[in-house]
Amino acid sequence: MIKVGVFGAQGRMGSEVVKAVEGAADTELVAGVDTAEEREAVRGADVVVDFTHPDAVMDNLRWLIENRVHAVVGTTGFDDARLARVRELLAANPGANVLIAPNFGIAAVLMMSFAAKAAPYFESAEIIELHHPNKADAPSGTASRTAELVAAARERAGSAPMPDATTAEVPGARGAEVAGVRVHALRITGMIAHQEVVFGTHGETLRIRHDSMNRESFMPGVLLGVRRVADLPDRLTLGLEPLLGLD
Ligand SMILES: NC(=O)C1=CN([C@@H]2O[C@H](COP(=O)(O)OP(=O)(O)OC[C@H]3O[C@@H](n4cnc5c(N)ncnc54)[C@H](O)[C@@H]3O)[C@@H](O)[C@H]2O)C=CC1
Ligand SMILES: O=C(O)C1=N[C@H](C(=O)O)C[C@H](O)C1
Repeated sequence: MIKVGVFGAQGRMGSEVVKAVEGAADTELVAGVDTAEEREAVRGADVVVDFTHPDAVMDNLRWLIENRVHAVVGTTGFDDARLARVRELLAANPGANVLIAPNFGIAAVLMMSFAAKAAPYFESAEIIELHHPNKADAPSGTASRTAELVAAARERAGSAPMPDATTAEVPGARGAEVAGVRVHALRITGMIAHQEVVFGTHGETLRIRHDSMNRESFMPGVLLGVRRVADLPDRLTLGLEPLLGLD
């Protein structure tokens, strides 16, 4: 049995993780912790899953690493500076591995992988992400990661800069730029998590779209992370790709 704790247990994702952990044959819930509850409640857990808030996750991670508890992190908001800090904490404290994935949906991971594969073949690439209006961060972690993957694939291929004649712009009309790729964030009641990567070249376009229809859709990926995190070859693993044989 893998003993699992959940940070953010009352939230949209955390409550789903609690159900998934309780429902799986090889995992056992030690405790679910939300704000104002003591992290100590998860002591004894082999792995803690964190779906909290970008403002809370770094402190949670520090606690987990210092207490040698493996961490599976879905919370977004990781930039280079935060990742460097996680590496520093890992170097100073033996014992725990960390898996951080901006998206635990298997189809979402495939969508990012297909987008990276397509990127060198098109002049233009932009990303539209659509989420529920309660989301705290924009653009989404998934969109940022997709932009980075697309940019890296274009750079490896020696792609020319994307054509764009815009000289007059209402601020924001062309979206945000992440690693040189335009990202447009929509917040729409009734939606969960969706993304379209739009590619174009002369006379042809390609749109790669992913839709999460509910939060249960993330659970196979989360459980895969819970089962594998202790044995991953690197102390810090970014994205679910290596666990799916995709990198
Ligand atoms: N990687 C992935 O596949 C996915 C990632 N996410 C990300 O997960 C995060 C949470 O999303 P939701 O569940 O929709 O948010 P939510 O707001 O529904 O849930 C967050 C929960 O964390 C709690 N919380 C905040 N600080 C805490 C702390 N220090 N300790 C314990 N609990 C704390 C809140 O009270 C709340 O109950 C966001 O960053 C979101 O982008 C969401 C869906 C999928
Ligand atoms: O907040 C959400 O809901 C989601 N967050 C993650 C992100 O920012 O990419 C994953 C998914 O898009 C749902």
